[in-house]
Amino acid sequence: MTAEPRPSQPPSAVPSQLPSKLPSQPPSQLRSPLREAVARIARTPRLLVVCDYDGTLAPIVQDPTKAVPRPESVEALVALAALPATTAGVISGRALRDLAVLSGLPAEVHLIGSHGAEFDAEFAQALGDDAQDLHRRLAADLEQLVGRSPGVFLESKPASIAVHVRRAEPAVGESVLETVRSGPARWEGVHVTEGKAVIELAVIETDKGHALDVLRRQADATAALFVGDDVTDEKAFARLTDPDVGVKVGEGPSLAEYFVPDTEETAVMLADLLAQRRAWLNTAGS
Ligand SMILES: O=P(O)(O)OC[C@H]1O[C@H](O[C@H]2O[C@H](CO)[C@@H](O)[C@H](O)[C@H]2O)[C@H](O)[C@@H](O)[C@@H]1O
Repeated sequence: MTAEPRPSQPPSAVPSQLPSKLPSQPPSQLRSPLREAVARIARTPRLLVVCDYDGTLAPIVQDPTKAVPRPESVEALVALAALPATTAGVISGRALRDLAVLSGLPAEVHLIGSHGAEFDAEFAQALGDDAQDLHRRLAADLEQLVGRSPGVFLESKPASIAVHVRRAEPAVGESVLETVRSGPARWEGVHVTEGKAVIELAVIETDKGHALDVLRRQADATAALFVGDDVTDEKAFARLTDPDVGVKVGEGPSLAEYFVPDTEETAVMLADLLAQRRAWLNTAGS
């Protein structure tokens, strides 16, 4: 189901003279050992940097349509994408169009929506009749089931429908989640993802790890840094191997080796990576 897009900006060749040491840097605000991991990956010949959106670039908020990214993170990602031998991307659970509008990120940063399945605008049409029919039935059933529960709302995406309960009373939210789990979540062909105050029913299987691998191949990356906060990000963390770096935002069990507490610290880490990468490339080119 996943299309393999053409890279909008193939990484340039890395300078042949690689410096063995970084030039002097402004003191990093990051804590060790993440600081060392960032310093190490900044010196990989062809770097891939990929972030999740909600909870990673944008703080979690009550209204999904108001989730805007931290400007410092946007600035760092855009600047990283402009460096030679460096590719940047965002892999999100959101519909690709929403991700593009909300993030405001330029085309130099690769955007992939629908939990790693949606690479381009043709995605919805390519789903096939059965999947589109299932999507319509899910939409109708979920509207009936939860449409009138106070504080509960649906978010329709090309291949799925998310049932949000963040704005509902806890008892109402839990009852709605249970109704969905024991109802349409069990239909044949339906793939279920539970996230932060949300349950999502999809008509295809999605995998952020697959999307990460596509980007990795396109960039011919020698190392990837992936940052994410939620359960679907674990599929991307699962694909990382040495010398990659996985960073989980927030607490909770994770396959990621490193942790940052929140989106603020994510921005600090991206800025740090940018500074180190820039300095290393400058030295390598001089
Ligand atoms: O993969 P992500 O980029 O992290 O997207 C995951 C889901 O994020 C959004 O929902 C979550 O964030 C909302 C805004 O902060 C919050 O109100 C909601 O409770 C969270 O579940 C988005 O609406 C979903 O479509 C994404 O799948």
